[in-house]
Amino acid sequence: MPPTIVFGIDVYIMLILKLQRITYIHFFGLSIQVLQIIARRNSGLNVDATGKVTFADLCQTCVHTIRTYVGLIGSADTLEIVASKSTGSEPSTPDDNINVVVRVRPLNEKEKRDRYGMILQFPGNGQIIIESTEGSNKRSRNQENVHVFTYNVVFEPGATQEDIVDYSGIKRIIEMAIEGFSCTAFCYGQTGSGKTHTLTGPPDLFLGKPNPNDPRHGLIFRSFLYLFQLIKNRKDINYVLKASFLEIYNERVIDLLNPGSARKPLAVRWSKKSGGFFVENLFTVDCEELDDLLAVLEEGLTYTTIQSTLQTRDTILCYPPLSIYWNQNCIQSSLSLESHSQSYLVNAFDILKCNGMRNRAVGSHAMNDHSSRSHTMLTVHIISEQQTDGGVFISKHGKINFVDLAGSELTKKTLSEGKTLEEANNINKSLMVLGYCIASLSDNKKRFGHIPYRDSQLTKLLADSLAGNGVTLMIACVSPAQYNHAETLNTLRYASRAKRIRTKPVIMMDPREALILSLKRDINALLMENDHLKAALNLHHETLPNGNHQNGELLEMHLERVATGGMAVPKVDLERLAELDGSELADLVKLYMQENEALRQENNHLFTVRETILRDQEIVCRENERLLKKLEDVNKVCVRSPLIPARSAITAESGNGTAGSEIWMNPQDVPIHERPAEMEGRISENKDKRSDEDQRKIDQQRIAKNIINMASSFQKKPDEAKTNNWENVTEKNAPVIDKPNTAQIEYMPDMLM
Ligand SMILES: Nc1ncnc2c1ncn2[C@@H]1O[C@H](COP(=O)(O)OP(=O)(O)OP(=O)(O)O)[C@@H](O)[C@H]1O
Repeated sequence: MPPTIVFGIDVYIMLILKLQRITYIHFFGLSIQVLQIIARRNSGLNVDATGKVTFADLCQTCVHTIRTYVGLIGSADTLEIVASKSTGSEPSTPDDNINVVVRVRPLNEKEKRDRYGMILQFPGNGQIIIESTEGSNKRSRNQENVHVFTYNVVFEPGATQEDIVDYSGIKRIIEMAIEGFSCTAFCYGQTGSGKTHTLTGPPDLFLGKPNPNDPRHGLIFRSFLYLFQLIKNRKDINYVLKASFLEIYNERVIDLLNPGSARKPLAVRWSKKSGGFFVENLFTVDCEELDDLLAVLEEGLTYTTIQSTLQTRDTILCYPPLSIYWNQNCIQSSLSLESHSQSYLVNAFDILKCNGMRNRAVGSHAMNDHSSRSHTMLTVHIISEQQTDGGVFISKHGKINFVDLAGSELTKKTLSEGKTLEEANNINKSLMVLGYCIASLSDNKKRFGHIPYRDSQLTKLLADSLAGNGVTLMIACVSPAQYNHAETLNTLRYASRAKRIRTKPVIMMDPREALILSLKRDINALLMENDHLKAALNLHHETLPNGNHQNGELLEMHLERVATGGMAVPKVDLERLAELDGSELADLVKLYMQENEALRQENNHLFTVRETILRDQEIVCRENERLLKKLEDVNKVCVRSPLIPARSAITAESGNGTAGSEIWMNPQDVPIHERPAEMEGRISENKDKRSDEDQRKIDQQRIAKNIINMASSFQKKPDEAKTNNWENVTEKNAPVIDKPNTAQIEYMPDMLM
């Protein structure tokens, strides 16, 4: 394997060492020879009486090596600020659930030495222009060679760590996390683009006790400070903070605060209750003080280093005359230590527990190696408890995830092979799935279709942030150097797509408390409805002496009224029927039956009256006919008298047809012998016909009787009516007033004949 130089991996040692001797050292563009010299100078490791070497010493040596190197050729601090300090455009608006900002790192020493040009321009207003590689050549620029992207904020190379916190929108996100929202800040970008720098700052920051005023502190540290500042100001709310730290390495979820989980990766499961994915058995640490949170950050990063190194390397370090290597077969918990011809076994957890574990230099040494091969997620859970005006305690469960994604490309420029290639493939796969999810979510047509969150552990854990109830900050880190054009353009496109995603943030509350709140709201609504119903029933003044009345008592009052005064039955809200007990319901049913019966009786009575009226009408009609006939006779007599001139009383062309006659005659009264022949067989006549006089008397008597009957029936009380002609009317035979008996009505004209 030829000496290889890995670019863009910050203070970050990727030592690929063979047993016994240093063969290859890959370190941030430094030549092999220089590193070999440095390593030899610092090879004096302490070996104790038993022949064991403490891991702290070993790490210290590496740190020393790095520091020496950094001292020789410069550090992150000395990186030249290429562009003037600018924080780009306007701060994020509260409407954006996914707030996308871009951070452009400065050209590093190597890039400047190799005279790589800048391909990015910053016209302001959150815009960034990327030229193609040909753009800077003599060939004329055309539209296709230039891409313009717009984001919430663009941080130019001169932007400080403080600018990121002040203008990226992270403060708003922390405030929302405290309010109970699920929030995420994640860094995306190619290897060496400044993700780790943005999130945690340069690796030597945590050497010894970190200085809180160090301007190089990254986003996580500053967010912790802001979080505690906010919490201190809210004395009325009780906050509980818990933190967890995990990494996703080769699609395995490892708890960085619980080394044992390396043996058995944690499962990511779906929770029906919360409607999201969660990591089973993930260790969470209560954090009362800022120091506790910082300890979690430090511990996680440190362990990330070791864990990753142990898993990814057969040999993790080799310093003549000692070498420590990872025994793939037996080690979940041990290291094999070789010193010349001797081998020693060291328990990995002893190593983890030793004092040197908190040595940041060790963490940073391997962290960079790790960070390019795994995704890390530090989560701070913020549980708040507040008493509302109504005295109810409400607790909300917000959280904020800080996600450092692995570099978005590896194989092309790192010449990955073997295990490194496998890691790179896994990283690329998960980032590809993430990219696919982002693309689908940002497409209005696809966003409601299938989103392949389940295709990678990373997307499962980010699902909530991208499409669920969360609020997300994406920091796209890019390099301005010409030779990174393709990766930078890719990252900008990725970020641009993410900007189009819309989520629906909701406050996460304890389900029981949410239920109590909603029940309280229901009770208020019901009380209002109750008042409204009382008003509708005119019962609001019907209070009991003590001012209280209950449903049952109100109902009794209604029943009484109905029984005594025949008042209308109260209208009961169907939805509230369930609130009545059995006896009240029985009373109500009885009440409705009584009302039914009364209505039926009234119905029958009205029907009878109508029948009587029709019969009387018939009698009156007959009487009318008779009178007409009489009038006709009188007219005949008058016509015959020479003294009285004949005058037509009624003109009727349809009279008897006699020419010249102006007297109207009822054709039916024409004597049979005088009737036209066509009437024969169509009219039958009553042969026992009474005399007109007799008939008139009978009719008069009948009319008088009917009138008396009608008058008396209207005076009858309902109770008396029961005993009369319709007392036997039952539900079955009761006539229905809405459907008159048509047979009877049709019969009427026949009676008139
Ligand atoms: N804005 C910046 N200002 C100064 N130095 C920076 C900046 N961004 C990155 N760097 C330096 O660039 C180098 C690479 O950065 P960093 O390690 O953060 O990249 P990364 O994206 O995390 O890479 P990887 O994916 O490989 O972990 C580091 O030395 C870092 O200090």
